[in-house]
Amino acid sequence: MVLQAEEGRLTTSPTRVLVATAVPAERDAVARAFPAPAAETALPGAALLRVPDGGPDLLAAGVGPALAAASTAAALTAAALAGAPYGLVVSAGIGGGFPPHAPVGSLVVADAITAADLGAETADGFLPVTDLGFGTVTHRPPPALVRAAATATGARPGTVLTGSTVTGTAERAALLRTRHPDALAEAMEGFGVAEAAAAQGVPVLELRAVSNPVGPRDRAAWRIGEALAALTDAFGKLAPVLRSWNPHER
Ligand SMILES: O=C(O)c1cccc(C(=O)CC[C@H]2O[C@@H](n3cnc4c(=O)[nH]cnc43)[C@H](O)[C@@H]2O)c1
Repeated sequence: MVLQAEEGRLTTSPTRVLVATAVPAERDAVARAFPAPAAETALPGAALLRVPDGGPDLLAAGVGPALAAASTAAALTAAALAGAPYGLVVSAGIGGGFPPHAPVGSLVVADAITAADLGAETADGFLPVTDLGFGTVTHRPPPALVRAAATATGARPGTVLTGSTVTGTAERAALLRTRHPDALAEAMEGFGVAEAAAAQGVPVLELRAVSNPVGPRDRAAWRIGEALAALTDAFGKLAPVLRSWNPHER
């Protein structure tokens, strides 16, 4: 919710929210949480579904951090140039959950969005880019919004890792948890979406519905339908939180 002056009066308007999923199936799962049908709008470099009545704009931003960042940046820039900037970006979709902390079908909301593989491998182990003197490896969503999202949806708050490679072995899963003891989930876009949002000073949230355990590759164990249903349910509960969220409450 944003306070604005209109003809000498102070009025409030809902924060404009952009939800960035990886693929159309995730975007459509979010859209199903809203009663009114969303309408498609083409932008340079991105296509949006607009949920009417102050609902969010939905973007299928692509798989992986690079394409997700590029598409999110295009949508943010288009909105800013049109004079209607977004006040919040939500990275959302399915993800891997670290067992036993985030079981299949459960939800995770990121209190930290961390790039798991952005750095350098050395003889003494992995060094994040920050240790090399560059950039950032973690974005932190507004804590009050994380708490409100967790309360409304039942999502567990914790670190969500972003990687360009899906973990496929127990060894890699254990290594990631050793490096990131608060990690609950892994996905491929959150950090890219967060980098695009941070570049324009827009806060970010990440919500994942767990479709598979992080660990040995086992495609038969994926529960994509269950995770997409959990995503729809979560956005039904999250919508009023987003509508009433005050960006100054950090
Ligand atoms: O082929 C495989 O074994 C495999 C296992 C898990 C996920 C994939 C994907 O290609 C999914 C990519 C897509 O879904 C998100 N996602 C879902 N589960 C995970 C995961 O365990 N680790 C990372 N990403 C995951 C991801 O954000 C992508 O959008 C293939």
